[in-house]
Amino acid sequence: VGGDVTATPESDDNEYLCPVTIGGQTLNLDFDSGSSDLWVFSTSTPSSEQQSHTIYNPAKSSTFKELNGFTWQISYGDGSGASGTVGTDTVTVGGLTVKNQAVELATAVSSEFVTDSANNGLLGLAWSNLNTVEPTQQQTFFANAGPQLQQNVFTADLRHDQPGSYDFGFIDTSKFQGNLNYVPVDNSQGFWQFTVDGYAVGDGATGGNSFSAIADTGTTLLLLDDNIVSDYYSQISSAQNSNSAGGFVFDCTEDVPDLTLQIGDYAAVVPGSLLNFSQNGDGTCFGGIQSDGGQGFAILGDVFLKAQFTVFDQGNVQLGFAPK
Ligand SMILES: N[C@H]1[C@H](O)[C@@H](Sc2ccccc2)[C@@H]2OC[C@H]1O2
Repeated sequence: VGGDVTATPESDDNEYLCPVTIGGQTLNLDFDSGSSDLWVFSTSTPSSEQQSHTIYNPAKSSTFKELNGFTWQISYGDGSGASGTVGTDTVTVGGLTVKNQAVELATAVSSEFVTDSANNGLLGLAWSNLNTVEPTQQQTFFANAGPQLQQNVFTADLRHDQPGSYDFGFIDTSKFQGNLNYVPVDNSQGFWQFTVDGYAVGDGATGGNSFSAIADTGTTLLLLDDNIVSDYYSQISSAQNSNSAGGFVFDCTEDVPDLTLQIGDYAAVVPGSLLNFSQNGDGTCFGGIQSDGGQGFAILGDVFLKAQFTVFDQGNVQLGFAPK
């Protein structure tokens, strides 16, 4: 048994949304390998915050069960957050069904979610030790699905400005070139965390110290250590760190170099075309590489994941990468 679901980019590839059916009701959710709560806008969300969102109504689901007294509260890396109550229901993603999946109903969401009308909640795909439900931590959809999967994996094939896909339970070899390159994962902090062994800017030599990184489908950009960020932008003459833009920008006419991350024997190339992320509207462009804020590990978000086919291997606690 497996599942294949389309991942559709919002404008500027800011996030990727996938249809999820909960108790017979379908909502578009943001699949997030950087967190472990499945939460939705619902009839419990204040009407002032519901705005034009699609909401889940547990009263209309014949399979919904309240987990009485259970609560959740989550804060995300970008400062956003949400909280609420908990129940269980039957959840289907791309034909793969999990019964009695914890579904977290938002009774409060931060402004970032209120104004993001296409995003009706998150489906967490990190490790279940990050789940925030109290008094009893809940399992992710992927953890619950694991035993019924042919292979205990999910794969991400995100694309620039066009639909991609997440597959659960199988590896579609038509979606990548060559062989998969596997790297061990340290899941002790609940993330898909691994070691990057060096980097290269453009066709420069590979160097730098090894560093820790997480694969995060819910982060838009490629967030790296400040030293690497400075090294990269030193190759773009007009680059500057703009407070008003919120990060490094450069003239849109510039030739933007590739970035290669050395992961074991695998040279993961992120093409310059993906590193010229978006237009600011004043002739400058916003870079796909930005600072990780010094939090001790790099965040390889969608800008990186668009350039790779990625296998999140829950069974062997490893990540696999291949070019597309
Ligand atoms: N793992 C990521 C998560 O999915 C998003 S939550 C989110 C917030 C607003 C809009 C859309 C999604 C947030 O940014 C980085 C990190 O936290």
